[in-house]
Amino acid sequence: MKLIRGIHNLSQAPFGCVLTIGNFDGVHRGHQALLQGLGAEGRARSLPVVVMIFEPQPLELFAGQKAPARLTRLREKLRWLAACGVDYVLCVRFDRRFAAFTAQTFVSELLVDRLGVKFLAVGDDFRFGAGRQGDFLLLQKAGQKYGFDVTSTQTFFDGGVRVSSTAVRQALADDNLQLAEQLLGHPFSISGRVVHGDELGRTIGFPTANLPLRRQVSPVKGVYAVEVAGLGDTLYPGVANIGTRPTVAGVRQQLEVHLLDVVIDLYGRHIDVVLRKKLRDEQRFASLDELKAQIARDEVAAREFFGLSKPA
Ligand SMILES: Cc1cc2nc3c(=O)[nH]c(=O)nc-3n(C[C@H](O)[C@H](O)[C@H](O)COP(=O)(O)O)c2cc1C
Ligand SMILES: Nc1ncnc2c1ncn2[C@@H]1O[C@H](COP(=O)(O)OP(=O)(O)OP(=O)(O)O)[C@@H](O)[C@H]1O
Repeated sequence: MKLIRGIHNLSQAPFGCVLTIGNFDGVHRGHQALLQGLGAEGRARSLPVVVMIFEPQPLELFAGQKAPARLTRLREKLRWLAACGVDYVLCVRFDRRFAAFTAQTFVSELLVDRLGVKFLAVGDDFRFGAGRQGDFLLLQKAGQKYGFDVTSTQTFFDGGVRVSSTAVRQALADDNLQLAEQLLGHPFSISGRVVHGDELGRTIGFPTANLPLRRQVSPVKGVYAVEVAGLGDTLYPGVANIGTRPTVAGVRQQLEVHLLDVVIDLYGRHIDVVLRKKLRDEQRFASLDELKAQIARDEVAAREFFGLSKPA
């Protein structure tokens, strides 16, 4: 899969494609079903499959801090899109200038003149262009005018509910990891590069690897039994806290993971922390000793969950 960053790099894109457009946050089963159909269409037409995504996601520009929490960062989104057989991702920088494109300009200049779109699949609720003026009907009319086909994707349901990024966020907010995984079609994980922490963890006997969540608002909070992937073929069980660490007067949200039984220097490594079970909410403890005692109990709970006994 090839990534094209920004419309100024569109000369690297193929001319003539089957296309879809959206946020694809989480790359859930609805997205996967849509991409499967698009892949079949691409093969039938001998055309590459192109997905147009936006960075930041439009609501992150318009709503700022109030935007919904991200399920996947760009890096993970790209990994899942590649796994769905996408040939090219066009990642458009979503700024005020781009947002001001009228629906007509978006279609004629970008989709037709630059991408040579032959087939476009979008949901029937898809809106685009300045003031969200563009809709499915406008696309159909443009298709007739410029000679491309437009199709409304069949909605993918799970248990009578439309699978959506919003539904996954809700499942996570309800601590229903099982439902989130079912909607996503893969377990929910948080990824990032391990940075240096305050190194207080070692002094309390639980060394932790820290993943800053930066501007990202996490869709989950609390203490979890986790598995760490991205370190070769092995999954390492651990216990993690996602929060602000009120006991040590932390401010910024971060993920901290303590691996069970192994000591590996993770600084600088890119890891995926797969959330397996919520153990409790984050708390403010009166002392570090109390925090330490609680983390020891969290470790016991995680061991029980993974069926691991404490090594001698
Ligand atoms: C399993 C686990 C649970 C934790 N729970 C809490 C908590 O409930 N409240 C809190 O303030 N900090 C919690 N922490 C964070 C600790 O405060 C943190 O690990 C410690 O301050 C070390 O930070 P450092 O790695 O930046 O040095 C938890 C950490 C782990 C690994
Ligand atoms: N369950 C689904 N079935 C079929 N197509 C879907 C489904 N969910 C999303 N799509 C389509 O995938 C494309 C990208 O969707 P997008 O990520 O923007 O929205 P979403 O998953 O519905 O998220 P949100 O909850 O934020 O609305 C759109 O064309 C959308 O219509």
